Amino acid sequence: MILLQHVGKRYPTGQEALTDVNLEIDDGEMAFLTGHSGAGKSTLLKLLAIIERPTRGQILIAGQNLSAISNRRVPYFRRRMGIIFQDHHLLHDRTVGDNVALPLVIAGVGHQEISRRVRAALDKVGLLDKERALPITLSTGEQQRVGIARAVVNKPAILLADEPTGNLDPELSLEIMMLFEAFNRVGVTVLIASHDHELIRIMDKRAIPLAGGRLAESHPAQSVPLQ
Ligand SMILES: Nc1ncnc2c1ncn2[C@@H]1O[C@H](COP(=O)(O)OP(=O)(O)OP(=O)(O)O)[C@@H](O)[C@H]1O
Repeated sequence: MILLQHVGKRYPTGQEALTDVNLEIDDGEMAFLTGHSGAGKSTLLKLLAIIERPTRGQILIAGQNLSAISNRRVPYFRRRMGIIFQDHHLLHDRTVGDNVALPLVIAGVGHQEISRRVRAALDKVGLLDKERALPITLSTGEQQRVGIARAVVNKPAILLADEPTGNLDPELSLEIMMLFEAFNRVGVTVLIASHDHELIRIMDKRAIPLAGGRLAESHPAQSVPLQ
C-alpha cells in the first residue's frame, strides 16, 4: 500500500507544491492523478520515487517510511518501481534493447538473464522486432513503449507514470493505457498523472484530483452511485 499522511512539499524557491495531502492507494490498484498544470501531480510522483523529499508529513510504501531511506539507499528502493516520463529519456546512441536493459545492468544482473528479460519486456509492449533498432528510427508512440518496457523490465510492484501520453494522439494514448491496464491486471500498482479527462473517463479507474496542491475529493470509479 502507498500511504501519504499530511504530506506537504515546499520547494526551496518558496513554492508550495503540495499541502496536507492524505492518500491511500491499495496494492494492485490503478489510479489517475488529475488536475490542471501546476496542481502538484508531478511533485507527488517525485515524492513517491524519492526524486524529491516532502517538507511535511510522511509517506509509507509497503509499510516502509520513505524518510528512513537515506539518499545512498534510494537507488535500491527504486528497483521496486518503474518510472515513466512523458519525454521518455531514452539514450539515443544505444539500441532499443540496450535502453531497456539499463536498469538490469545497473542492478548487476547477469548477461544471459538480461537478454532474456529484455526480450520479454519488449515482447509485452509489442516491440520485439525493434530490439536492435536505434530509438531515433522509432515513432513517438514506439519510443514511449520502449520507455515502458524499460520501466517494467525489473518487474516492479509499482508503476509511476507522469503524463505518459502527453504527446500522443488519442488512439496511441489509448493503446498505451491498455498496456498499463495489462500490467495492472497481473497485480502491478499503477499510478498515472494525466490531464486527459477523456482518456481517464474511458479507462474508468479511480481519479485522484489535485487542485492547487491539495487533494480534492477522491472517488473510486466503482463507487459512483447507480441511478
Ligand atoms: N523544482 C521546482 N522548484 C520550484 N518549484 C517547482 C519545482 N517543481 C515544481 N514546482 C512548482 O510546484 C507546483 C506544482 O508543480 P508540478 O510540476 O508538481 O505540477 P503538475 O500538476 O505536475 O503540472 P504539469 O501538469 O504542468 O506537469 C507548480 O507551481 C510548479 O511551478
